[in-house]
Amino acid sequence: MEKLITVCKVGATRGYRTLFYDLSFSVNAGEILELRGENGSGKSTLLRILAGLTRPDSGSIDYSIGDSSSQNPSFYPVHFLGHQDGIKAQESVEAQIVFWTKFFGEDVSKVRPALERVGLWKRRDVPGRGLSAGQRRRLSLARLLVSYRPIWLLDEPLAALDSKGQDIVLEMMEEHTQKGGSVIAAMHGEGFKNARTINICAPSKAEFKANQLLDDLI
Ligand SMILES: Nc1ncnc2c1ncn2[C@@H]1O[C@H](COP(=O)(O)OP(=O)(O)OP(=O)(O)O)[C@@H](O)[C@H]1O
Repeated sequence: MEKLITVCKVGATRGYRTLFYDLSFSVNAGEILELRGENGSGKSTLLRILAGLTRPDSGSIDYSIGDSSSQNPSFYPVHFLGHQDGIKAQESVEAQIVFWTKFFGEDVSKVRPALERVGLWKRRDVPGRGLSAGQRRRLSLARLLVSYRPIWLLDEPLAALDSKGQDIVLEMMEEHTQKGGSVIAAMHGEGFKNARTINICAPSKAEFKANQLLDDLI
């Protein structure tokens, strides 16, 4: 099976805390991977590292497709949806998705189907400040639909959504994985069908020291 991402011995420290260390896994085409762990364990940090927004303190990440270091957004292999949705207060729903569509180098004909899919076409003239938390989430989700990226990095994608909104995400994820894409999602609560799970947790002191000694020897 085709590997889309290979994560090798990745570690992250924030302040004096090691969030995770020596984390290795790979994600195949068509696969959903859930990142689980308690609040503050480092799930969002790992997603941001995978998105190329911050560097790991150790280890490496290899994408087998696209070019994550490219300045050209059309070569970038991932979509990242974080907690902060990047929605502009003054701009209309439609203008914001038109912006992203052009930014990704896609045709604006993709805007209407994407907004219809997330249930926001009828609210296309509403400015960002007039959206509820769930509607803001739906607007962020529309970004996934206007440009194909094989890897979706989603931080709690079901948060703030009503049951209809959650169904839309589940359908989008199913279609995406059927096309050979993959999803890595930070999750609390009920998970996705057929997903693989990785628990993010800090190493014990003994584990950390043993790993460091091994690294020094190699
Ligand atoms: N820029 C930063 N500077 C210092 N500490 C940070 C920074 N970003 C995150 N942290 C700390 O890193 C830890 C992990 O944060 P992160 O947001 O990755 O956790 P999480 O597992 O996603 O949590 P949650 O389940 O609450 O969303 C937290 O203790 C947080 O305070």
